[in-house]
Amino acid sequence: MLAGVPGMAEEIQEEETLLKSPTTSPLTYEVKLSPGKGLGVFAVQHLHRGTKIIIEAPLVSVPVPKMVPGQGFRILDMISSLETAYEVLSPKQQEEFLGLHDFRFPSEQDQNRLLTIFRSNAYNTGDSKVGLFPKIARINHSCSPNSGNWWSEKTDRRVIYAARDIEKGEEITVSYIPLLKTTKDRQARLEQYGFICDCAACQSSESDKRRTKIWDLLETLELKFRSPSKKTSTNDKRAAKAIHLVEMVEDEGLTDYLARAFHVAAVLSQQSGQLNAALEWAIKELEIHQLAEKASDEALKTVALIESLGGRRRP
Ligand SMILES: C[S@@+](CC[C@H](N)C(=O)[O-])C[C@H]1O[C@@H](n2cnc3c(N)ncnc32)[C@H](O)[C@@H]1O
Repeated sequence: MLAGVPGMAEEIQEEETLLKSPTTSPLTYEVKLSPGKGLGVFAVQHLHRGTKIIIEAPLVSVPVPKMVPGQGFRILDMISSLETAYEVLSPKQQEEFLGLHDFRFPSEQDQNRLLTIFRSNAYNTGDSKVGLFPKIARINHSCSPNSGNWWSEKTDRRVIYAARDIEKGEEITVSYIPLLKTTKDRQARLEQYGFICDCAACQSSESDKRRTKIWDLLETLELKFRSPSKKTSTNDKRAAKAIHLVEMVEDEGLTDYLARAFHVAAVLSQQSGQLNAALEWAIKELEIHQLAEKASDEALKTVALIESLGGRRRP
């Protein structure tokens, strides 16, 4: 599929080289104090949507421990693998590790420091591992983040990219948690980081209602993928609801969920026989995936959808 598109293999190769490069240039960000949040990461110039802000390999990466039924995994089970990973770091890298933010609950004053630092800063590194990225770890959370946060399986790098245009001087934010929850539920998830989020979404009951509606609609419409109705009118209604879903996600500024909403609109438009509309939605979905990585599995699946709809789109 890739070989057939002139120039595409080179573009993908170029991006892989960029993702593997140790720094991002030209300089896009600086680290400085963010009032009430400790350090934060700020744009030093206007960043266009899609700009790769930080590309980073993990300093350490350890396996996720076995799941405990009803509890997920227990962070305490990571102590020995963390200590082993820490010991093989150079003194400079150890210093980098220990310099990261360390949130601990009052009851944890004697807790192993590697563990509490890790819990305060870690991101996943694939499906079965979790890691520390010292540069990315300086990025603070928002429930309406301006940046996307992507693990590239192909290059073993985490990529932070502008999910919308970001003004010079604006703080770069990502989300630490799933965002289609009410403020109360989000705050509960953020407890492990020791702060109460006061972003605009956390101040708005309208936002809570909309996020709950978006979640319900997403779940309901995705369930329809496997069972298109025999009635045209039902399929048409579902396609109309999908467009409403996209509008709500856009109004809420939830860039993390745009690709998913566009995908729902593409599939349900296809099921209602609106192939041109389906193609347009699928192209929008591809554009979002490609902000993170041109030839990610998600992007390639969407290229296949576009082709099945009779479109031609470069992966
Ligand atoms: C991964 S670190 C982020 C960088 C951190 N501010 C620092 O100084 O290194 C996570 C910590 O940053 C702070 N933080 C992140 N987002 C915040 C927010 N929206 N409001 C207040 N504090 C926040 C909390 O202390 C949290 O435990």
